[in-house]
Amino acid sequence: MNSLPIIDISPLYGDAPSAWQSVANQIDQACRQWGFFYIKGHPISPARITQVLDQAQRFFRLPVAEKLKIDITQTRHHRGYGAVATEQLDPAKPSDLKETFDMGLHLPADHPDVLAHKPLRGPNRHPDLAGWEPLMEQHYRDMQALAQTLLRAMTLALGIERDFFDTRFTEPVSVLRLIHYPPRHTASSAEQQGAGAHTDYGCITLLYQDAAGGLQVRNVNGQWIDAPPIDGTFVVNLGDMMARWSNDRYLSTPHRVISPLGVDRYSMPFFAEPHPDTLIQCLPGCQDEGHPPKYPTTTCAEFLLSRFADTYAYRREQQAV
Ligand SMILES: O=C(O)CCC(=O)C(=O)O
Ligand SMILES: [Fe+2]
Repeated sequence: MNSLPIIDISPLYGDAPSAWQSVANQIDQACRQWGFFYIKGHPISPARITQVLDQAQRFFRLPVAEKLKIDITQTRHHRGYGAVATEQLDPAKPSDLKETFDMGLHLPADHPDVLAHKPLRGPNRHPDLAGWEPLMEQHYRDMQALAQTLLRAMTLALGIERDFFDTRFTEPVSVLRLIHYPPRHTASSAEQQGAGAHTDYGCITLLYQDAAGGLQVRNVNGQWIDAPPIDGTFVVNLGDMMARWSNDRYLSTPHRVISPLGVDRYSMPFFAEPHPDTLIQCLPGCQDEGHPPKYPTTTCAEFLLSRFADTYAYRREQQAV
């Protein structure tokens, strides 16, 4: 139980059903044992990753005042720049030593959900950098498609229709996040949390991490093990909504990021979350007499908002108004 599985998902892009089944089995096994795995053989090109990473570095190097022009704390729909210490993932530790950029599905001002002031709905807020907006919007769509391919493979083992997730991921509230972790400078501050220990909130997360390292995953014995960067892969993990959907058959596993020593770290998680009104309730195949549903039914939006309120002080303040 000391290293995460690496799964080649390229057969999901061919049409041999038996190869599809074999990938689905590997994913199922990893979701039950770990809730974490690496994927290789995915269609996101190295050139794309380099372009997005270059833009991320350009953005985070801007003066703070410039970045704060798209301050996430001034929105109600979770878009834009989060300065260092805006988020506190582990309530037992200081706020996270990281800065972030978040974007979602761009909805124009005349979209019915925006007119109705639905939470998490609205336009993206991009920085004014040449080439940024079309690149990030395209990358968001491609990451969404990759997430849905993995979810489709997961339906085989979960005993649900092949299009179960596709029908629920119309106009999703998925988030593409860029993260910069500033370095710590002494080994003695080894417990400095770039991202405090947490489980992810949503369905499935696909994470690109650069070469700096620092991501750790808690195994079933409670030990923190390294999830080192591996070229050409994404780290995939399940979030709490998937644990609830599957009645904990699939694990939502705690993880954290130790701040890099002397170097900057950049990462880009894509959090795949369904349409905000989606009911998150125990799947029929994940319950029986001995295993009744453990969690009450909730909706995607309700659940996400409660988790945001746990980790963002500004969100609690907004709700108090
Ligand atoms: O940056 C990383 O490697 C992980 C970030 C993470 O776990 C998160 O943002 O939920
Ligand atoms: Fe996470």
